[in-house]
Amino acid sequence: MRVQSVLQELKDVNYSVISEYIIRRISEYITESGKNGGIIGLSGGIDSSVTTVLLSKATQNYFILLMPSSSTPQKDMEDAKKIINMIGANNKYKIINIDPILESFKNEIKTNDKLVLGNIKARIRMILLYAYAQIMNYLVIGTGDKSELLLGYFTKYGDGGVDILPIGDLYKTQVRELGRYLGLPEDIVTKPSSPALWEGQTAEGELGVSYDIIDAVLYLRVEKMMDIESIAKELQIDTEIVHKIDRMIKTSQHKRLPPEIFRLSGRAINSDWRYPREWI
Ligand SMILES: Nc1ncnc2c1ncn2[C@@H]1O[C@H](COP(=O)(O)OP(=O)(O)OC[C@H]2O[C@@H]([n+]3cccc(C(=O)O)c3)[C@H](O)[C@@H]2O)[C@@H](O)[C@H]1O
Ligand SMILES: Nc1ncnc2c1ncn2[C@@H]1O[C@H](COP(=O)(O)OP(=O)(O)OP(=O)(O)O)[C@@H](O)[C@H]1O
Ligand SMILES: [Mg+2]
Repeated sequence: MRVQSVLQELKDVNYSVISEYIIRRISEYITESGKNGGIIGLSGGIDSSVTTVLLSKATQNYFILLMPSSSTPQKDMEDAKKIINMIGANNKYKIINIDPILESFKNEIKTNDKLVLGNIKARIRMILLYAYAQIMNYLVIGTGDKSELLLGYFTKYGDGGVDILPIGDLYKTQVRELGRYLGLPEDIVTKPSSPALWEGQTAEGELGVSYDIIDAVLYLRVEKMMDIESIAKELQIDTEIVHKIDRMIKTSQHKRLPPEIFRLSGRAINSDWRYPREWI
């Protein structure tokens, strides 16, 4: 059970310190940005449930959007409501069914490709969050975790289009533990991760690897900087699985960076450029 012992190492962090830190940083970031609070999309999955609870502890000024579509399981809506009850947010949320919006896109984009339509759903949610953020003078609080960010397992400018990523440095395994620490219902903590972009979609089904293996591989590759062969040996898994995960990290780099600017001058405004200190 090498995978389990690596995961144990990964889980073994101080969730009290981590949650206090994230709560403080959300609060500071909102203040420093000159905004009044944060808006978040709550699906009833572990990532948005944990982030919503942390947001509610960081500020009184938050608002939650539930944006179901025909592929949203009823259980997810019920779980989202459980979180809303748990944090006492009964007057701080709104339900928007995104199916009619999707239909209007379908009139223009004639396809039945579930990935294309699923990514449109994620981008519709992003547009709604930004509209409400601007109306309320709030920031859009992202829910991506480190596993998804490394794999590129998110829609570019969809659920990836956010202002801050409070749990972005925690692996999915750690987010579940943090959820447990925060007192989330156990069925939300252990629920299989799913984008629910189409009926029956699960993250593990689409990725073809379990999150236990994904997190163990990511941890050894990214934190421990181990080579592919050694990881396969250490975890007693097929080398091809490690290669696959490694390829996902590599090919999704573009999703984690601002768009490349082709450099024509010494001062291209790329990701290294900063507002000059001498101007401050
Ligand atoms: N090298 C490169 N440099 C710059 N841009 C590049 C590029 N390669 C592709 N691109 C662009 O990126 C696009 C592909 O990216 P994207 O549109 O995101 O699409 P894609 O990565 O194909 O799909 C999104 C994936 O994330 C999953 N997802 C989505 C939403 C939520 C969750 C979740 O966990 O909740 C998961 C979803 O199930 C699917 O597997 C291409 O169409 C192209 O425009
Ligand atoms: N039905 C929905 N209503 C509101 N927001 C949604 C909905 N579906 C997805 N989102 C937003 O998109 C994000 C990405 O979805 P994702 O499935 O990765 O997260 P999750 O459901 O919170 O956790 P998990 O990855 O374990 O399923 C969500 O965290 C949430 O912010
Ligand atoms: Mg989900």
